[in-house]
Amino acid sequence: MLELNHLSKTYQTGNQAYPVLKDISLRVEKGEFTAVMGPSGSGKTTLLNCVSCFIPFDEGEIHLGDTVMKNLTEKELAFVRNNRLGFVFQDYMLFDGLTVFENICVPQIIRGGQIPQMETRAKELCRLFGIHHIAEKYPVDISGGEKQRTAVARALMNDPDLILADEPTGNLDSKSCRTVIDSFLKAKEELNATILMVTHDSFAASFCDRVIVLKDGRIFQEVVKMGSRQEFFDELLDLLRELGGGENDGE
Ligand SMILES: Nc1ncnc2c1ncn2[C@@H]1O[C@H](COP(=O)(O)OP(=O)(O)OP(=O)(O)O)[C@@H](O)[C@H]1O
Repeated sequence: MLELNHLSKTYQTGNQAYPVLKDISLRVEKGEFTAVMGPSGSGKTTLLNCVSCFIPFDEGEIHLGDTVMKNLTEKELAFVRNNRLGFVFQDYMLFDGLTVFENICVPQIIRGGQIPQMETRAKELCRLFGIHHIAEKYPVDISGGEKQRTAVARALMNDPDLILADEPTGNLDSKSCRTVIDSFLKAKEELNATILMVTHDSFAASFCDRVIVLKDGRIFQEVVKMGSRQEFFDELLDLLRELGGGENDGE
């Protein structure tokens, strides 16, 4: 589904070069829920931004299915971003002037979808994520967890190949965090969604199938969930303490 081969990225500030991603190779399979963790500044967001082509990378290759994510025209890139990728951000990025239902429809409106099919899909997603009762509300009138579940529904509207989530639980309390993680799990289980999530939150990451830990721009370790969620959580906490990144170790 997603394959990165020897990806490198260096930021240039004046005469200074800051290598941020160094020879990153990884695969994410269809239907996998994968987290990227690591200390602040280890390159997590840069990695996500390279995958979505929000920023250029210097060396290596990114494949999304059979599409090589380099040298795409603006039109091709816009198509990939709206139809083959779904985005979930820490600060939701909902349109304040649109209702929950209308926000969810936006990707299909951009795509030029048929209204009846659009409404059917949006209603299904509202039901799946338990937000049907707030469908006519505006973002200002709903909670953070509800906003983020709306964002997850919107990200799935065009049935993308991959969802990229950057700190999706970063602004949420533990109860709302759990409802958002449950939404990702439902997306995976019921829609076979593939999710790549950057997070500082070991609790959120412990629901994933696999965690890729970055350190100083390199893959430090990949941890696959083998036992229970609690065991995986403990394993992640130990690993992140060893790394020393001030990670969230509260449940
Ligand atoms: N546009 C930029 N120009 C120069 N340096 C940058 C730029 N964007 C990020 N950096 C630097 O690159 C490094 C990696 O940043 P990035 O945001 O990818 O890390 P991160 O692991 O997501 O961090 P955090 O957990 O704090 O969000 C940091 O040292 C950051 O200061």
